[in-house]
Amino acid sequence: MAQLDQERCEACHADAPKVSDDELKELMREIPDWTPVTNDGVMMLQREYKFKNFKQALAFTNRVGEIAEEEKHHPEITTEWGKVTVTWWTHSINGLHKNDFIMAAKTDKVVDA
Ligand SMILES: C[C@H](O)[C@H](O)[C@H]1CNC2=NC(N)=NC(=O)C2=N1
Repeated sequence: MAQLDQERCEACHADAPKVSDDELKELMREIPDWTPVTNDGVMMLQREYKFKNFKQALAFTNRVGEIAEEEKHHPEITTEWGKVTVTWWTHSINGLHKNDFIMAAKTDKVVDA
């Protein structure tokens, strides 16, 4: 199977399928540092990244913004001193699509880079 971080996002449509419980289990194995969270009934993927200062946190935020623009799939990002919280979900389906797992894997790659 192709590595998740090498895959590309598909265009989001309101009728696109949410990931099933079985798919969720399988996909979580590829992004073990992420946590599925539910906000107002909407399932999301969330991870906190730690940095030495605000400048590094901001640089990471901007790199995540660049991959979001490349893939036309956009996260919620909260940038603080030494910490960035990234949350992925698919607005058009109010839940998790495979795109969110692809983007979580790509986000992990950004921090390794
Ligand atoms: C037209 C445009 O590609 C869509 O509105 C995209 C933009 N980015 C998006 N990002 C996320 N996370 N979910 C979406 O449904 C979404 N839709």
